[in-house]
Amino acid sequence: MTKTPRTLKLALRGEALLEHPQYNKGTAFSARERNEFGLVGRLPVKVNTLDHQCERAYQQLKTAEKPIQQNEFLQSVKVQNWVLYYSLLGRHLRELMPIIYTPTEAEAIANYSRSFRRPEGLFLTFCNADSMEADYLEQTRGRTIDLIVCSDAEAILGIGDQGVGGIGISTAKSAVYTLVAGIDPANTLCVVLDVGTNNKSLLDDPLYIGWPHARVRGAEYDAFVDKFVQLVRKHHPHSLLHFEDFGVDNAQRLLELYRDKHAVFNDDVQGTGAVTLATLMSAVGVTKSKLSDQRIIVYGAGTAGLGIAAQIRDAMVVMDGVRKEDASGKFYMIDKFGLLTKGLKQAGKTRQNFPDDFIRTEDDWTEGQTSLLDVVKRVKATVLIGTSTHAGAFTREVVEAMAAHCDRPVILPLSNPSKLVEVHPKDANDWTGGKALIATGSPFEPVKMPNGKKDYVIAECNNALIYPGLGFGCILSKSRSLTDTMLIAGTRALASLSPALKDPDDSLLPDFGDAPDVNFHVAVAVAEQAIEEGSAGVEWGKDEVKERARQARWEPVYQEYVYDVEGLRD
Ligand SMILES: NC(=O)c1ccc[n+]([C@@H]2O[C@H](COP(=O)([O-])OP(=O)(O)OC[C@H]3O[C@@H](n4cnc5c(N)ncnc54)[C@H](O)[C@@H]3O)[C@@H](O)[C@H]2O)c1
Ligand SMILES: O=C(O)C[C@H](O)C(=O)O
Ligand SMILES: [Mn+2]
Repeated sequence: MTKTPRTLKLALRGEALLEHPQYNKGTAFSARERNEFGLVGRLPVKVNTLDHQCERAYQQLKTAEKPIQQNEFLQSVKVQNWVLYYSLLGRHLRELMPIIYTPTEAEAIANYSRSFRRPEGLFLTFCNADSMEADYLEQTRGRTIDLIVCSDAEAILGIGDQGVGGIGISTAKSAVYTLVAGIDPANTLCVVLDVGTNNKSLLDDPLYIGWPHARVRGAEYDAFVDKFVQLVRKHHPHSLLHFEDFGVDNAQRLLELYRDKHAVFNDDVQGTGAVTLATLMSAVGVTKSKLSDQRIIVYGAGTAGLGIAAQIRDAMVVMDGVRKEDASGKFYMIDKFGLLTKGLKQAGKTRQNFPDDFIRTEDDWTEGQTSLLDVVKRVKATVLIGTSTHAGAFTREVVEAMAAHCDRPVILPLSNPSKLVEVHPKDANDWTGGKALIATGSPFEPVKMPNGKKDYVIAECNNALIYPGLGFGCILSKSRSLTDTMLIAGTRALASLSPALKDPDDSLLPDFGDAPDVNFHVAVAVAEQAIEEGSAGVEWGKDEVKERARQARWEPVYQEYVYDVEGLRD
């Protein structure tokens, strides 16, 4: 898939060129380029290849012991030289994804104000709302923008409100788009909407660099978000707008508000729903059952939990032909006060906007008997999904109860980062004698199986295995919206690549090391569906999708530069 490097006309010279991560090549500038761009005396004499540069950077990386130190090192490479950064990561994808993304990025975000060195991305702050358009244009003028990743940082992974540090989730998600789907980093914009924070330790920290103010809520918040979305629509009407880690009261609401007006994607709702559906499709392939045969407990009925339930429910309707009400009846949603029942709702202990579809209506759920263990035992659940941030919630008793009535219980502790996992996969495996089909949200090592069977590879059911492909498919086909049918097409493509389809003892999902190939398939499926259903905004047909996708992928290779005063300037 490698493309021939192009020659680029550049007007940047000397220091400005070395300081520009998009164009900087460091020691890889050729002798001719050094002459032409005023770099001869600015660099040591030896010209390196990208291979040599990657080798040097990898060795430097390995001198850092802790993942967070490696994360900081890689961030410094990123702000110096994009080609080196993405090339290095691509060569060690499996090893380095957990360093630049979940779980290590959570630590980097929590420490953002203390470890701050150099800004990356667009900071739109409530107190500067008046200059929002000017600030937006300052960073985007003259650029092609295909993708905008934005967070208001209220619910960063499972670690809650992180204020301005939330820029780190936008930049990490966008780096994964580039690494895995080949979205050109020059065509992406990473945004944090800094509307204050309710995180007391940040507010109390004199080194906190975000807006030191309580979170803005209500009409003022809505107006601020709307101002931003309208800017996106006005200046980049064909971009994909990716929402990440918004709070539970806003995530679904904003998605519904804007999805008919622009290509909007909420990763925690839709990306998580899609990857979890693919995992479950793979699991029911192993157990030779149907989605609609399952009785599913979702523990943690927030943004992700509800997104997952809705996605799987809709798939039951489409794939198994069951009625929507019957499919909804397969779910048991549990939150802090226990199972979500009519009684709980009447007592005002469910979220106000929680949909009735997933509230149990049976009369005989008595208070005090709706804990996770009670529900597992009573309904004989076959699938247990964790999106609660409640570490260790799937106790031995719960896991054993799952295995007591079910030959191959599906256990998906999806909370991130690793320390918040509802059950360690090794325990889930041991406590069920190797019967459980397991996937987690963060990466874990394979687990030992009884009777000398080969180790069981724990699938990483993280939305990063699918969102880059969903987004790329949408961008490639210039779709005006990312429709449910496009999401389903991408999900089917992922599910079809499950290793467990060929070998039931293998992992439920492809390995993250294969994420680029996997996401290519996902993107192609999404774009084909967009064209077929008329959502696409391109002139070409389905038969061209694969080749167009290949051509559109950005790859980390150096281009040759020639100096031209009329050429690209910063
Ligand atoms: N694997 C993935 O791809 C993926 C994707 C999105 C979110 N997540 C993870 O899922 C978790 C939740 O994320 P979210 O965005 O849905 O957050 P959220 O705040 O919207 O939802 C969490 C829900 O869990 C409930 N909860 C908290 N403590 C509980 C307890 N002790 N018992 C029962 N319920 C409890 C909360 O009341 C809330 O409704 C996070 O850890 C996040 O990292 C994983
Ligand atoms: O960021 C991740 O690793 C997945 C997900 O979007 C989350 O919020 O946990
Ligand atoms: Mn998220």
